Amino acid sequence: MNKEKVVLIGNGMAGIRTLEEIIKREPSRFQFTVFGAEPHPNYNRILLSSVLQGDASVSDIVLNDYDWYERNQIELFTGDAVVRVDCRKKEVWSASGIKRTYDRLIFATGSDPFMLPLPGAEKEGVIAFRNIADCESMINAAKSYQKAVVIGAGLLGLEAARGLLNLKMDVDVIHIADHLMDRQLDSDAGKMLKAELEQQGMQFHLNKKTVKINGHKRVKGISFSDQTSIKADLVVMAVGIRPNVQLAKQSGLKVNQAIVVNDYMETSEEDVYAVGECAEHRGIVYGLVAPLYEQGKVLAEHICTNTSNEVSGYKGSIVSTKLKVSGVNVFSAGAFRDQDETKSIRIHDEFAGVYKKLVVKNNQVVGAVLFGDTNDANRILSLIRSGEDISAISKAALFPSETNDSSPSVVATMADEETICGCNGVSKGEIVCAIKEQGLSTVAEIRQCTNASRSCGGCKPEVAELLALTTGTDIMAKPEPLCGCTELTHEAVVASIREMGLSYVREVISVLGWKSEEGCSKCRPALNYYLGLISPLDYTDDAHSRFVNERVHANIQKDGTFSVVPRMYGGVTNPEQLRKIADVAEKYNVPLLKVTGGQRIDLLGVEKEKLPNVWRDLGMRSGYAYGKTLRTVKTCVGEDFCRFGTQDSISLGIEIEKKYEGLNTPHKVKMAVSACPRNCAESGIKDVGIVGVEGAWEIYVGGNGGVDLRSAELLCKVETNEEVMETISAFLQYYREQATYLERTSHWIERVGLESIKKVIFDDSIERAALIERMEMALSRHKDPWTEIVESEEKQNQLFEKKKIAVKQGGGM
Ligand SMILES: Cc1cc2nc3c(=O)[nH]c(=O)nc-3n(C[C@H](O)[C@H](O)[C@H](O)COP(=O)(O)OP(=O)(O)OC[C@H]3O[C@@H](n4cnc5c(N)ncnc54)[C@H](O)[C@@H]3O)c2cc1C
Ligand SMILES: NC(=O)c1ccc[n+]([C@@H]2O[C@H](COP(=O)([O-])OP(=O)(O)OC[C@H]3O[C@@H](n4cnc5c(N)ncnc54)[C@H](O)[C@@H]3O)[C@@H](O)[C@H]2O)c1
Ligand code: SF4
Ligand code: FES
Repeated sequence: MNKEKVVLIGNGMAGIRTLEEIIKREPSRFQFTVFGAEPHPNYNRILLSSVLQGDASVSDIVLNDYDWYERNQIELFTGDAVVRVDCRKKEVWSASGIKRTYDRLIFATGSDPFMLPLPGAEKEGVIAFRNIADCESMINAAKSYQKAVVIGAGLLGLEAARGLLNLKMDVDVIHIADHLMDRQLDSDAGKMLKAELEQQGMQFHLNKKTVKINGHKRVKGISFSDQTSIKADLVVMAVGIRPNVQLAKQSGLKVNQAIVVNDYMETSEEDVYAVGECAEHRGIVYGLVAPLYEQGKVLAEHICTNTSNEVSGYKGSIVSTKLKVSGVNVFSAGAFRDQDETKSIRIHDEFAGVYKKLVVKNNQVVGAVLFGDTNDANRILSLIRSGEDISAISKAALFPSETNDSSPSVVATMADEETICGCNGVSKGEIVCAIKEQGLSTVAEIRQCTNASRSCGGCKPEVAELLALTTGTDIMAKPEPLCGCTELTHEAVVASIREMGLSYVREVISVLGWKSEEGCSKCRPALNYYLGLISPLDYTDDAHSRFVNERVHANIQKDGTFSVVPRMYGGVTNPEQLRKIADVAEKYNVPLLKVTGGQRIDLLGVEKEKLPNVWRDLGMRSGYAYGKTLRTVKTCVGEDFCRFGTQDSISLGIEIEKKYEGLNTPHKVKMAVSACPRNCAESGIKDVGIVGVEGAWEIYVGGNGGVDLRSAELLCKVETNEEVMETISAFLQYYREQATYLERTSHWIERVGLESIKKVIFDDSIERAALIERMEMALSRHKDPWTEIVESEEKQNQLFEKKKIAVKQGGGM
């Protein structure tokens, strides 16, 4: 039977949540196609603030990785916006010319940041804060510039300002109103917030209207209507958002401020729906995820049930917000402004820095502002939502955290129907039920099962507390399981594989009772690694359990093309290799040739289907620039050419690279050999770094030159190249066997301590010999992947032919 075709325009938070909700109800009824204008899989936009503030990396905030799309047979086009829709013919076209027909079409195009139309707004260094690219621009600007100006002291502007402070910039915040967060706070709370943020280092300019951006090519400053001006090397505009409705308008949909929808998210056109920030429901456009997720749920139910009678429909939401700046507790909900017909209950303790206000209308709480202590936020939100008559409720019961000294646990006193996770609308009762019925024992499992804590993450402490209360355990003491599919830790899984002689990924999943039959993108690569480690001679690598880069043996780039990095042992090349590379670059129109930090040449921008031919023409071995394996062995010129060299670093580097290339390791491994302590090959920041000293080699381990910069530690000093090779074998094999999958040597050494490693690889000669033997066994299986692929038509068809269901563009897993 032909599946119903659902096309989604917008690969963002609301759209993809809607697909998740549909798949939960009807896993195989629909064939989905997703177009996303951004070159990324679906990510958590909310946590861009955490990325900017240095608390998360871009890869941490991916909500659905490429494997999720593949697993659910979702055709994904990233970096490819839909530019035309014909609602009559039920067709959509993308910018790159792709056409799809649909049975149902969902608009989830979100919003664009509002850029003040000021003279000079087009200058370099004037940006918004909406996506990964903006976040990266700010992080890069902070490396070269000092003075940042944020225009707009709303939620976004203040979170951006905190991030820029963390990036060590001087931050001025320009605000048009007389108090901060005027759309969320009253003036008392706004003033308290200002004082707190000034203490953190922000400088505020209130009641200021920006009229001009100054500078030539790049911004140099901004001028105000009162004839004053300030300097700026970077200007971030955070003055609100505008629904992205251009395409909808062109397609003939009814649009006011946003795409007009009814209670079932139906637009004015048949079988066309809208969710998220691009939708206007009963005259309201929302800009926070909680209402958007509610809309997604309603739309999923509507699409799955086919009849509106069975679905209650979306009735609108009462929104609440919290500012995500550490050290500041601010909460705002509902109609928080004082009106003629409202009265308020306030607590204002200037000594303690606490302010609480409940706005009451007809004996019902309709809005609230909390500053300094937001413990009562969930309770107050429940009161607003339920519309309960509060005339009989005492003040103590309205603000329990004010009076209840003996029971600090707000979570314990919450009623079951009260919401713990505002973003995802998950109540205390639902979480308790999931913990009990499904035997959940970590916050990660609760997140996977209920979505609680999956968005802003602000409710994590409450979820953790509720877990502890429900299970009666100290969850902090409980070791983290391998992933949400199991309660077993990495160590327990490895022990079971060994004891039970398990030999392939599906067998582990089934025998060890995984909660998901398929496993997930976290456990499958780990199991594949552990199985290969335990049975190096018998195990057949499971390509489907590898990250996308390792599966296609190339590094996927931001624009969906791939990079090709051939091996150059020890960073040494010759005219023949260079000629081949040049010929290939010309023949395939490679847009960029780049010398890498690992001393080899990167051919960037190669299309996926061209990869086998490129490698065939190169005839060189894979540089594994994409794998959890040995990447490079960087070398300095050494004794033959350098007047300081005391050793032959190049020969040793080449010998090491030839021996360990292709070895599967828990994470990538980088090495270097320098022929004297001047360390030109940067041996001090490598996983294994060798340094020549008079008549000997020093071996350093656990260095890292990336985000977590760490100096390598001295492991030992040896005299001969043979001893270097033996020591590397013992060290690397011990790392392979003891570290958990995706643990770098630096983190592993920090966790277990270098002395404990030395004890095994130096003090226990039997264990050292056994480690070296097991390393030899593992190395004996290695074959160059590209040599195999160019010889096998079947592999080429499997991996590189243009497929209908394909991840079209984007980077990483
Ligand atoms: C830094 C930051 C922090 C935030 N913090 C919070 C918070 O703490 N709490 C909260 O509730 N909310 C927060 N938000 C708001 C929240 O992220 C948004 O409300 C939410 O992401 C909106 O979801 P959406 O799917 O409607 O839009 P989006 O997530 O913006 O997704 C829309 C997607 O559609 C794509 N698109 C647009 N047009 C086309 C086209 N023609 N073809 C294909 N694709 C297209 C866009 O590129 C975009 O990727 C924050 C936002 C930002 C920027
Ligand atoms: N923690 C959170 O919940 C969070 C965090 C970030 C973003 N967001 C969401 O992202 C969206 C964008 O956030 P936002 O802060 O840009 O929107 P916003 O509308 O909440 O705030 C914009 C602020 O800019 C001010 N402003 C307007 N024009 C100005 C001007 N010319 N000069 C100086 N100030 C001016 C306004 O007074 C307002 O306070 C919103 O939907 C917001 O809810 C939420
Ligand atoms: S590390 Fe020493 S030997 Fe090697 S290039 Fe630098 S100075 Fe010369
Ligand atoms: S409150 Fe935002 S994730 Fe739970």
